[in-house]
Order: sequence, then C-alpha cells, then structure tokens
Amino acid sequence: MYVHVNAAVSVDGKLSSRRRDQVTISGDADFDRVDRVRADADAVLVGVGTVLADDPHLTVDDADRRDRRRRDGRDGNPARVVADSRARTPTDARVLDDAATTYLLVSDRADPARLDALRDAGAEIVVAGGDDGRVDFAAAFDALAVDGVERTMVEGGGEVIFSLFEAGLVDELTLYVGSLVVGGREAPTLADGEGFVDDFPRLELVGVERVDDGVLLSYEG
Ligand SMILES: NC(=O)c1ccc[n+]([C@@H]2O[C@H](COP(=O)([O-])OP(=O)(O)OC[C@H]3O[C@@H](n4cnc5c(N)ncnc54)[C@H](OP(=O)(O)O)[C@@H]3O)[C@@H](O)[C@H]2O)c1
Ligand SMILES: Nc1nc(=O)c(N)c(NC[C@H](O)[C@H](O)[C@H](O)COP(=O)(O)O)[nH]1
Repeated sequence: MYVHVNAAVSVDGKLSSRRRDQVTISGDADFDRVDRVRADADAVLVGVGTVLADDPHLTVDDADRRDRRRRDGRDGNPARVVADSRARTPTDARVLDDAATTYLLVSDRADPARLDALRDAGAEIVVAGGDDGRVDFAAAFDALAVDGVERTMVEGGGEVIFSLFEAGLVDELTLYVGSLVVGGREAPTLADGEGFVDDFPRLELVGVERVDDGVLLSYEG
C-alpha cells in the first residue's frame, strides 16, 4: 500500500483549535490540490475523531476529475475509509452516503449490533484489531489491497497520523502550513498519540512551494 498523508496546519502546527471543530487553514489553491490528490487515490482515510468533529464527505469535488476516473474504469470517487475500532461512526455520517464505497476499519471489540446498524447504513466492515484494541493499519491495508486499494490518501487527524508514523507506513507527506496562529496545548497537532521520545521518524524534504498565503512542504517517508 502506498500511503500519502496530507494535512493543513497553522504556523504553530495545529490541525484545528482546542474545540476540535474544523478550522479553515487552506486557501482555494490548496483545497484544489487536495481534490487532485483525492482524485489520484484509490481510497481516502480518516480517523473516527475527524468524522465526529467535521462530518467530512471525502469525495472529489471537480466533475472533470470524477469523469476522468470513470474513463479510466474506476469509480468516480475513491473509496472512503474510517479507522473506527469501536464503531462510533454515526449511521447518518456523510461518509456513509452512496457517493462512494465506505470501509470502516474496526477491532474485534466493536459491538456486533453497532456493526449490523452500520452495515445497514451502507458500510463495508473490515475487522483488523491490534493488541491495543485499536486498528492495526498494516493488517487493514492488506485487507483493502485485496479489494484493489493500492494507493491511500490519509486526511487525518493527528491520532491516526501518529499511528501511521509509528508503524512506519507513511510513504509521502504533503503539509500545507497556513499563516495563522491557533495555539492551545490541547489543540490537535499533525502527530499526537503518545509521541516519540527517541527513534524519531525522519522525513526527506523534497519540495517547498508558496501556495495561497502559506507554504506547501512535500516530504518522502
Ligand atoms: N487541518 C487538517 O488537515 C485536518 C485534517 C483532519 C482532521 N483535522 C482535525 O483533527 C481533529 C480530529 O483529529 P483526532 O486526532 O482527534 O482524530 P483522528 O485521528 O481523526 O481519529 C482518532 C481516532 O481514530 C480511532 N483509531 C482507530 N485506530 C487507531 C489507531 N491505530 N491509531 C489512532 N487512532 C485510531 C481512535 O478512536 P477509537 O479508539 O474509538 O477507534 C481515535 O480516537 C479535528 O479537530 C479535525 O477538525 C484537521
Ligand atoms: N486540507 C485541509 N485544509 C484545511 O484547512 C482543513 N481544515 C482540512 N481538514 C481536513 C478534514 O478532514 C476535513 O474534514 C475535510 O477536508 C472535509 O472534507 P469534505 O470537504 O467534507 O469532503 N484539510
């Protein structure tokens, strides 16, 4: 699985405010770039924290890009994937509408009745639990690959992105740094989780570009 993490942060590295509601950091050009990255992916992945906070749709906005995908024999939108160990995704979440296939990655601790309700709402359930009761991403990606998902774009949030770095699964990171200060010790950052104390993952900086009123940094994992 090729894993491309994309996120937008404030100058102080925050994904959103301490209220954890969505903060618009990207400008129009960056959102258009995000749409292009989505259109190139087989799947777009977020954690359930992002679903609960933002209720994202995770589809391709640009009709030409969707048409191009269909001409290439693909679905108009990439699949949507939610890391959701305990099946907390609301059954009326926007990711569960019929615009694309949606996989929920759950652990074996998820309540079977919740799973039935989510299946009825259109979700494909993938059980891939790790020893810590959370999603084992390596196992989940192997399961998705069987369905032809070879390229996944990850759109956050900070808990999921930390776990992917911890598991050594990040191939590429694009980070838009907007020119605003958010602050807040409880505000989510690019990589939260437990944090590293040694053996810090190192990335290779491969691109720096001014976009909107911010900077797009491109890294290889
Ligand atoms: N600026 C941006 O680019 C951007 C992008 C996305 C999100 N955001 C913001 O980020 C915030 C949400 O981020 P978040 O960090 O709270 O949530 P998140 O990373 O989207 O989701 C975290 C949840 O995913 C579940 N999960 C399942 N398996 C996991 C694993 N192996 N590792 C980590 N998590 C796993 C956990 O819940 P369970 O234990 O219940 O499974 C965990 O609490 C919101 O404020 C949103 O607006 C900003
Ligand atoms: N690239 C980017 N710039 C931002 O300023 C911002 N706040 C996000 N946030 C990502 C988060 O996952 C959002 O929930 C989805 O970008 C919403 O996706 P939809 O438009 O609903 O498909 N992403």
